[in-house]
Amino acid sequence: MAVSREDVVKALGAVSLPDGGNLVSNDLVRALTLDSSGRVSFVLEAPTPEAARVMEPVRQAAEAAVARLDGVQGVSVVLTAHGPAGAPASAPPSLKMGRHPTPQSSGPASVSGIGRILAVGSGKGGVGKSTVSANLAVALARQGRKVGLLDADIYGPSQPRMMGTTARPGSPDGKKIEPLRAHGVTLMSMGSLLKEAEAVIWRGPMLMGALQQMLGDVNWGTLDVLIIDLPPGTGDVQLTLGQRYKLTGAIVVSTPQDVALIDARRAINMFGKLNVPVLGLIENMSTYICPSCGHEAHLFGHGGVMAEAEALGVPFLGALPLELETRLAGDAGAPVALGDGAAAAAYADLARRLIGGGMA
Ligand SMILES: Nc1ncnc2c1ncn2[C@@H]1O[C@H](COP(=O)(O)OP(=O)(O)OP(=O)(O)O)[C@@H](O)[C@H]1O
Repeated sequence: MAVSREDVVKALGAVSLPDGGNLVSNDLVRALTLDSSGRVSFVLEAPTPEAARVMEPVRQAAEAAVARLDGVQGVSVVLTAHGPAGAPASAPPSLKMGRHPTPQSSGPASVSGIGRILAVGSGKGGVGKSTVSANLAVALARQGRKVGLLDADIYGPSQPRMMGTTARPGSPDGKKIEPLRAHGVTLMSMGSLLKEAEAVIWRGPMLMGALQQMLGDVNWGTLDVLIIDLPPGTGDVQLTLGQRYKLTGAIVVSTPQDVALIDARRAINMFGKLNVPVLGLIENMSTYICPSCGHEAHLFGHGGVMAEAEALGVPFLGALPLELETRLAGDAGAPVALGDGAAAAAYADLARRLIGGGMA
């Protein structure tokens, strides 16, 4: 029989700590993953480096307790500690990810130093939400705004590739995470601190903790606007963000096909329920102009997003062409908005409208 997460947590709850309590009651277990072949891995996070030094017997007891469970084929337990002491100066802050959320006194909060937060969402995956986020960030930076870009798409982080920076963020003081810089934009990707396998089991409370860290523990500096590239759909990240943080607004990206529009409508409803103003809809992959003959084609239909925006009573922010240059620029890590072609002009126009409206 396959082992369940609950079985593992129960077994860890039976592992006592020298000072009383157990691994679960004292909240020391992080990043618990179970794979389909019965391999279990997790991190034990001691409160201090000193505590970690005397916890090796506890780590062994945890490993043995889980190994005894029916269906477990292997166990890997890593012991780590909060805080900077003993860590090398540029240690990556990965294991701090997974911190549990701290309670919030009341209502959605602003983030100190960050003037506005714009969430870029989509109902459906693959419609170009990350492409729009990266290009809009670059276009706003080109117009002199101080821009941050947070890749919160933990299931498919693409900003490091699109922005051309794969460096791992560091934490010289072990407290604040130093973001990356690319094309005039301050950049941080939640996914770059998570192993892919971990991301899929992250649920509400863990995501909430991770988001809190991304907004509170990253050294963003002073920003006019932070753009958040959301995962597709209407899941935990969107809910957490909308409930806990004051968002200036959300931009929803869709392609013109009906299937994408149905999902976009869902995303708009969700933002409405969260009281996040929907600043508008963007039609991506709108028209395709053949570079050889100039013929204009509408591969995914045309005009559907504008009609949908009208029907829903939200602004239509513009149509972006489907073009090879956009895809190649994204893959090459130099967003098309850095150039001076048609797409760059469309992004510049969008950036101008947002700045003009006080949204960015
Ligand atoms: N206007 C466009 N023209 C050509 N290619 C595009 C355009 N917009 C996006 N793409 C390409 O489509 C692919 C998917 O885009 P992107 O990753 O931005 O979508 P997404 O909605 O963020 O996807 P996911 O939900 O999977 O993260 C990428 O290869 C990107 O380069």
